[in-house]
Amino acid sequence: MKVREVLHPLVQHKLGLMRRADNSTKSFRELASEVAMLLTYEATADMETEPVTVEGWAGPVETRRIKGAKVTLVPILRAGLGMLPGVLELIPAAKVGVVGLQRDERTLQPIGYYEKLTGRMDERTAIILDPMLATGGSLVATVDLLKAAGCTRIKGLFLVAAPEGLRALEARHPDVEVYTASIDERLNEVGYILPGLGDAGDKIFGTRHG
Ligand SMILES: O=P(O)(O)OC[C@H]1O[C@H](OP(=O)(O)OP(=O)(O)O)[C@H](O)[C@@H]1O
Ligand SMILES: O=c1cc[nH]c(=O)[nH]1
Ligand SMILES: [Mg+2]
Repeated sequence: MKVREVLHPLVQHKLGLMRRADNSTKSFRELASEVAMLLTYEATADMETEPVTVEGWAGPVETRRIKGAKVTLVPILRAGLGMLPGVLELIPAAKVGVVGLQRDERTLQPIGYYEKLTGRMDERTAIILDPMLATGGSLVATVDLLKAAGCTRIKGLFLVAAPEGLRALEARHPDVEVYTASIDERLNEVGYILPGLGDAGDKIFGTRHG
C-alpha cells in the first residue's frame, strides 16, 4: 500500500502548531486548511498533463496543462470539512461528494448518517479528506461506499494517521493511496491518536467543552 508521510518543513511546522493544546478555533481551522493544501500538492503529483501552445509575450510558447482531471473530493463529515477550503484552493474545479459518519464513542464503530456522491464515480479519482485516521473504521466504510459506487482510483488525505488505522486499511483496501502529515505513535485506550491532535471535529467546529 502506498503511504506517503509528507515531511516537508512547512507541513511539519504547521502540524506542530496544531498540536498545541491552547489553539483557538480560528488558528486550528486555518492550519487544518493549510496543511490540507500542502498534502494536496503531494497527492496530485501524478496528474497527467498534455502539451499546449500559448501566445506568450515574445511569441508562441510550448507549455503544459492538466489533462482532463476528473476529481471528486470526499470530505468525511464533520471534521473533513475543515480540510476542504485548502484543497479547493488548489483544485477549484473539483466536484465534492460528502459522506457523513459519526464514530460511536463506546464501540468505535462508524455510524453512517449521510451520503451524497457525484455522478459517474467510475470515471473519477476520489480524494477522501479527514483530519484523523484512527482505528480506520471510518475510512474503510468510506472506501466501501466509493467502491460500491464504481470508484477505482481512491486517495486519502489525513493530517494525522495512526499505525492501527493504516494496518486496517491495508487489510481491506491496499489499493488506496494515503498522504499524511504524520504517522503518529498509537491509539489510546479510548481510540484517540497519541500524540495526535485531540478531537479534530470539536476543534474545527468550536464544539469543544471544557
Ligand atoms: O479511524 P476512526 O477510528 O474511524 O476515527 C476517525 C474518525 O473519527 C473522527 O470523526 P468523528 O466520528 O469524531 O466525527 P466528527 O467529525 O463529526 O467529529 C475523525 O474525523 C474520523 O472521521
Ligand atoms: O484522535 C482522534 C481520533 C478520532 N477522532 C479525533 O478527532 N481524534
Ligand atoms: Mg469528533
